Amino acid sequence: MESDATSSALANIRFDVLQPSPLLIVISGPSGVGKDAVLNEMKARLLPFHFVVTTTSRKPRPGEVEGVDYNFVDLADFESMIANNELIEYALVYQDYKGIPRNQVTRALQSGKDVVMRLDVQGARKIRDLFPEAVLIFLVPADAKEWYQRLIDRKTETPESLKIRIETALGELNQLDLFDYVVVNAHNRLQKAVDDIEAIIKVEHSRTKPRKINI
Ligand SMILES: Nc1nc2c(ncn2[C@@H]2O[C@H](COP(=O)(O)OP(=O)(O)O)[C@@H](O)[C@H]2O)c(=O)[nH]1
Ligand SMILES: Nc1ncnc2c1ncn2[C@@H]1O[C@H](COP(=O)(O)OP(=O)(O)O)[C@@H](O)[C@H]1O
Repeated sequence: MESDATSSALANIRFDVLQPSPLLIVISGPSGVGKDAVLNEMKARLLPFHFVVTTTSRKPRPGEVEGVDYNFVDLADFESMIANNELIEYALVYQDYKGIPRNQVTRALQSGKDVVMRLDVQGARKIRDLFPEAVLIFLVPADAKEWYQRLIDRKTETPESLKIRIETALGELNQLDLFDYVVVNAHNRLQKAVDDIEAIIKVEHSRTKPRKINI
């Protein structure tokens, strides 16, 4: 049984120093690298994150689900969302509008959940400007050949849209310094890529200077 002096000293020692706050996590990278596949695997693992469903004027691809992959709207509706300042960020991505609904992200962060969004590199740059404390992760394939094959095998691109995506990727790779982490999503190694992302998020919650997102 400790003495009174010891117990009063112990009463002043507070080890509850870890004050994690919800992270804003951006997963970015060139078209076809596996951002959607990574997010789907994270969802399949029932990780306690809010996955932002962004809004697009692009037409749904076969298999894409409204409210899951995107909120699909027509161009006029997207333009009124811009006019009504409903989007934290928006961009013309491969000739289609894409944007992040402000209220969805605000609500998610206020709920205390880590918020995950997948954006193209220009979107990641805007999030960096708006929220310097966001965690930006750049996904890469093992090599260009594997990446090109993945885009082809996905069967979602016309020759023109494929050309746009390849031209865009070069410029995106030159912006790597914008990101905090690079994760390799190698052929048939999706599980490892998601393990790496989980590890990054875990470590980010152990920082002595937590990343505070002011939204
Ligand atoms: N800037 C920005 N990019 C977005 C948003 N939503 C999705 N994206 C990105 O837009 C790009 C185009 O997406 P998509 O049309 O599905 O083509 P994919 O990348 O070839 O699958 C992808 O890099 C997405 O991560 C958004 O709200 N803002
Ligand atoms: N690690 C991987 N190994 C093999 N194929 C993959 C891997 N990750 C993703 N893919 C496939 O590559 C294609 C592009 O992935 P997708 O998630 O659509 O990329 P993005 O969302 O970055 O455009 C899809 O057909 C997907 O199933």
